[in-house]
Amino acid sequence: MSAVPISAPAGAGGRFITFEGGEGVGKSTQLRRLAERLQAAGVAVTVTREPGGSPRAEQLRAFLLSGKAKRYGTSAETALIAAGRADHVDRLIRPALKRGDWVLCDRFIDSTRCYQGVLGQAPERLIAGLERLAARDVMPDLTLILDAPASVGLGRARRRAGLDAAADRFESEDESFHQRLREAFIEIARHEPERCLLIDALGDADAVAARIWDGVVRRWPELATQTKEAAR
Ligand SMILES: Nc1ncnc2c1ncn2[C@@H]1O[C@H](COP(=O)(O)OP(=O)(O)O)[C@@H](O)[C@H]1O
Ligand SMILES: Cc1cn([C@H]2C[C@H](O)[C@@H](COP(=O)(O)OP(=O)(O)O)O2)c(=O)[nH]c1=O
Repeated sequence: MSAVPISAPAGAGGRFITFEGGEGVGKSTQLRRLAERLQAAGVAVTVTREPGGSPRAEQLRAFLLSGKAKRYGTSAETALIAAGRADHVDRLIRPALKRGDWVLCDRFIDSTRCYQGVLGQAPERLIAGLERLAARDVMPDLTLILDAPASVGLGRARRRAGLDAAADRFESEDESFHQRLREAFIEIARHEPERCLLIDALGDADAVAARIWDGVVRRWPELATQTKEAAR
């Protein structure tokens, strides 16, 4: 399969698409599906994730996901996420976009806005300032916000982890946290309709992938022709 970047305005490089939403809603699954579909259309794709994505940022990921970063307070945790993001953007995302790749990233700035900002109550100025510092000119062209009731994402995440319904990481008293998280993501989609697309994440993975592909092709109609040409 050839990996020729599809037409983009001269000098514009690739496209940057981020996947956002609550835990277990299907982001990683859908990111893989979209990557396959874009590759079938002859697009060069780089897939990545946050926290992490570059070797240095992956080291910070382990610390962040262990929960140890939280002990330093939400502001410090946010600063650490931003440090990882700056490295990820400089070493992986921006160079890939410059090559003309389409970069698909599992979580990015909106996760920080929701988890550390809305839920962690880190000051808005801190969130916004660190976002500009870390991402700079690299803002998503499109953000797919996968949306489903908290119980659905938690159920999927539990099954993925092989845990039963009473297992601890996703215990039921956390459900209000996940509900507020869902609302925070919906709010971002409402405020930034040019960048964000709210995707109904209910139904099987094929149905969700079809909704995402519809949205992506609406944004970049040339992909439809490109797919047909690549299949010939
Ligand atoms: N549409 C879907 N319906 C049912 N299960 C799904 C669906 N999409 C993903 N899954 C499963 O749910 C679990 C969580 O999906 P994943 O893509 O890892 O979510 P996330 O990246 O949002 O945490 C995985 O076991 C995955 O196979
Ligand atoms: C990118 C990012 C992630 N996170 C959190 C969200 C998730 O709980 C965790 C990433 O874990 P991960 O396992 O990648 O996510 P998921 O459960 O959706 O598959 O990090 C933040 O708190 N802030 C951020 O800026």
